[in-house]
Amino acid sequence: MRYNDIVLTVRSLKKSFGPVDALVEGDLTLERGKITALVGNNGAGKTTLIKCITGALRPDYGYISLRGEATPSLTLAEARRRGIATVYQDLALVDVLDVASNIWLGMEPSRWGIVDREVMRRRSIELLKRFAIDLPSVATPVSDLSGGQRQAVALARAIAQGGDILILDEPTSAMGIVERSHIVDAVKKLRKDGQAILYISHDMEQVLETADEVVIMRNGRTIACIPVGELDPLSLAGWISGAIS
Ligand SMILES: Nc1ncnc2c1ncn2[C@@H]1O[C@H](COP(=O)(O)OP(=O)(O)OP(=O)(O)O)[C@@H](O)[C@H]1O
Repeated sequence: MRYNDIVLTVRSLKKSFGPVDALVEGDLTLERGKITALVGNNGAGKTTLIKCITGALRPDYGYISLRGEATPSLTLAEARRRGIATVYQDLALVDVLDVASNIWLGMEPSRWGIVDREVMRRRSIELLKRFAIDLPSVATPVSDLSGGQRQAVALARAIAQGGDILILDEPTSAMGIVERSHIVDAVKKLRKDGQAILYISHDMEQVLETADEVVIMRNGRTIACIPVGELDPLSLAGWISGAIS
């Protein structure tokens, strides 16, 4: 690992919700050009950890640094400004708007103060084409899309933000096999472009096929970070269940 490749360092993060210790000990390092999968049973603390990293939640304790600089009070806006793009499980799309408007939400290209819909349409088509993301038309309202297509729009929006850290909470959970393989290819392309990618997944086959390393969470703790070459389906299941520790 080269020091300059490290874009995010997280140490000893803790977060409780009243009596529930959702995150007891969160440690993580993300590097440029690397895909890190975050895995663990339901309730292991994965979403809480990424919400602390993206400024959606304020940790009770711990240290986060971005490109070597400590960031003690990260907010959503600050995280985004500093290059963290996130796709949450709820996707946060605006149903009544079309695909292009959702991709560029809050970043709409404008001319003389008016949204330039033609530029927005063209840039959307270019972006979807570059990442081989398959959608019916950028003029389709997202309310008319399938669950998997909506996930694809949310990913396109995260890419459009142009950061160098991409965080995805179960990005393909609603997708069929073909859509899923397109998204996997898009994520691999982003890795090639030098992005640091962290994604939560319950799809172990996909994790083993896509990730460079796997961070295992159990009971609110990140208990191991293992290069994918050292894992197989059985050992990965063992790490998650606690049969291996
Ligand atoms: N806002 C909240 N209020 C109270 N408890 C919460 C809250 N958010 C999460 N928790 C609890 O914290 C624990 C960790 O939840 P979290 O969503 O981080 O787990 P997860 O690993 O992402 O699970 P899943 O795979 O099911 O999405 C769970 O016990 C959950 O019920």
